[in-house]
Amino acid sequence: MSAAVWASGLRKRYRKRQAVDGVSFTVDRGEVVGLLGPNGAGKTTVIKTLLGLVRPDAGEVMLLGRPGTDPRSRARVGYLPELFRYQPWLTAAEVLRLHARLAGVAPDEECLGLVGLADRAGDRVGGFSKGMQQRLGLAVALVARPELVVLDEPTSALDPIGRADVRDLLLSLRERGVAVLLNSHLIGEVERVCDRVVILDHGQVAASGTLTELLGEHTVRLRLGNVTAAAASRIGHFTRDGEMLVLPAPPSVPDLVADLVKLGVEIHAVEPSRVSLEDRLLGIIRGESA
Ligand SMILES: Nc1ncnc2c1ncn2[C@@H]1O[C@H](COP(=O)(O)OP(=O)(O)OP(=O)(O)O)[C@@H](O)[C@H]1O
Repeated sequence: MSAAVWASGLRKRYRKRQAVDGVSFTVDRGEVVGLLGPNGAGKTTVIKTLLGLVRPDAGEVMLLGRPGTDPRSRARVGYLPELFRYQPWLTAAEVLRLHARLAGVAPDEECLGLVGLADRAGDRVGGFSKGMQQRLGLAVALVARPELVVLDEPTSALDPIGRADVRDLLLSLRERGVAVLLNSHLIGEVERVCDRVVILDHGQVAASGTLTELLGEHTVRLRLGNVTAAAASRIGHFTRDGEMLVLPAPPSVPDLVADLVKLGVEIHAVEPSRVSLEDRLLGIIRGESA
């Protein structure tokens, strides 16, 4: 089956600013892909280009096996914009019916339940809190049973329970084979739900891959006492995190510990760990090598 998103060589310039500078990536069916990067990296511009809301200067987009400009592919895409406002005089159910009608489908009645708004269906949107509006935005993105869902900052206004609900929702979409492209600054969230991430910086793809590919470097954290010069040289290169020494995982942790004990070092703690996505992202943005 064709990829849900296939984007190649996207470029977009606003006057003097090159917002997107040769971006290529794919999202496969049933895959949750996170789009990460600092403010102004070009994430929203890329998303809008995919959806035909911004005309690229160069590049090509295929959605669900058809050119991105084809209305038949767009009808199968759900979108939650970063900034949106629904008609405040409509009720939540009316907003959904309107969007289903625009998409030419019968509304998915379960949508409001999926986002925890079932009991507010008859309330006017004008009286909704920000988080409730964002939940409604998610329901609108899902109302036409899309095969690809593009979510621009879907949880920025949500409380922790709302975020956990969205996580479950994304996982259930993936189970149904729906592809998701997610732009979020909440890195912990991306790390929990995404199969793959694409990191943008200055309009370019700075890194992309599965979490294992990006975070593959395992480290060991040691809390030690009585570290002699000989022990320090056995440990090799390390950084400090409070009282912990952090070093690249050696080929054999037991051998390292045995050697340190022989050298008279007191071992208080040995913890295997992996670089967090947040640290990796910061490293990439600051131009540190992997
Ligand atoms: N309509 C526009 N007119 C002029 N410049 C724009 C426009 N839209 C975006 N830009 C510029 O393009 C660059 C990329 O913006 P974009 O909104 O895509 O970034 P982003 O990664 O989504 O940022 P954020 O995380 O802050 O939402 C920025 O420098 C921005 O100022």
